[in-house]
Amino acid sequence: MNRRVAVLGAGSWGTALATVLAENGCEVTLWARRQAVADEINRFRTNEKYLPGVTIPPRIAASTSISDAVRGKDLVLFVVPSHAMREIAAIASRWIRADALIVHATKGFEVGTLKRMTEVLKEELPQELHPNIAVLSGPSHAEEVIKKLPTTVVVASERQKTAEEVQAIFINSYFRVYTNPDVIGVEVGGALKNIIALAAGLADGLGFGDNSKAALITRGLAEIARLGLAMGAKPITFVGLAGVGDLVVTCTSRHSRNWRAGHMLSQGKKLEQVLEEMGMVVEGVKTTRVAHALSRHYQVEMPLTEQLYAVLFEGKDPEQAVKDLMSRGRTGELEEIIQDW
Ligand SMILES: NC(=O)C1=CN([C@@H]2O[C@H](COP(=O)(O)OP(=O)(O)OC[C@H]3O[C@@H](n4cnc5c(N)ncnc54)[C@H](OP(=O)(O)O)[C@@H]3O)[C@@H](O)[C@H]2O)C=CC1
Ligand SMILES: O=C(CO)COP(=O)(O)O
Repeated sequence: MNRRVAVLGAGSWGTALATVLAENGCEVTLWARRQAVADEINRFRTNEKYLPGVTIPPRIAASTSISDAVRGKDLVLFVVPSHAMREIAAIASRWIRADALIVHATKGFEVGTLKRMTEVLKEELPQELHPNIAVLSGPSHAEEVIKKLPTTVVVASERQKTAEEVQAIFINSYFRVYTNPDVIGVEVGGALKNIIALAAGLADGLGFGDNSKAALITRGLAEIARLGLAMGAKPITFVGLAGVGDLVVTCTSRHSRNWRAGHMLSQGKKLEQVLEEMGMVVEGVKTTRVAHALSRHYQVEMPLTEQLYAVLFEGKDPEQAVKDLMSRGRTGELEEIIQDW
């Protein structure tokens, strides 16, 4: 399949997805913000900061020019951090072909507006491109995809044809892509699991056990679904790849930057120091702020998010946060669904 593709964002996920596309026969232009990263990819076929030890295929050419990257391409994939999405989409929008497929693989919301990434894309891209917009999400650490370890992801779009075209371009023997019509659910699941992964890293670092981890994952899913439903998601999406799938992998994998950041916090490090030492995107920090605001906006209870917010931004002791969670008023497990017995 000789498609021409632009990948905007040469971090770990952008580089891994560019590699999947190149191996599927696409000609890929990978946009990097810094010249040094583009030069390293073009000259040495490596991206040591973000994917150490990996050889980047020859079908990928790196560029620092967004216009060169996107002009005339069949598909434009946005893999920049959530805080950069609006700016990069606004620039790219001037050169994107009117019939191009638009995909994003970013897991976060916009701070301030509280918008999902497809909402941001719709605001920055011309109307005729809106039916072509899709989101790719699911349990998929770049470090494993690049090793061709079997991975499953989901593509959601408001238009079935868009989701199926994107599926056909990305799918291969180790990267299995499912489609889903629920854009809101897929974006909410992908973004909010990072909050729970941060909490899981903290809990593991503080020596809480496997029961606690299971509690975090399960009750985390309950509050993700609760907010998702209030925002218009379909409940079934949260038992899928972008819901429980991504939640499990991010809360249990040492590859997760969100889990690692939580673990570093448990060792007494300050948030600023943790983010500096990570040197990579930790979306869960900003997402905790956004989810905290969304829970108030939609009047949805999110106890784990509430406690993590207090730990991250108000200096609350994590041990006290756990005590407060465990001594909350009694409630039913499925309180929104089962009202009368
Ligand atoms: N890594 C993974 O396994 C997965 C990541 N994701 C999601 O993909 C998105 C990107 O993450 P990932 O690739 O992992 O991040 P990394 O930390 O690996 O890389 C970040 C990339 O974003 C660039 N960047 C940082 N700030 C800006 C900015 N203001 N404008 C433009 N570019 C910027 C960095 O450029 P520079 O080097 O110049 O700083 C770098 O290329 C996130 O939303 C993440 O949640 C989703 C699934 C899997
Ligand atoms: O989303 C991911 C895996 O599906 C990556 O998670 P981290 O950003 O925590 O590394």
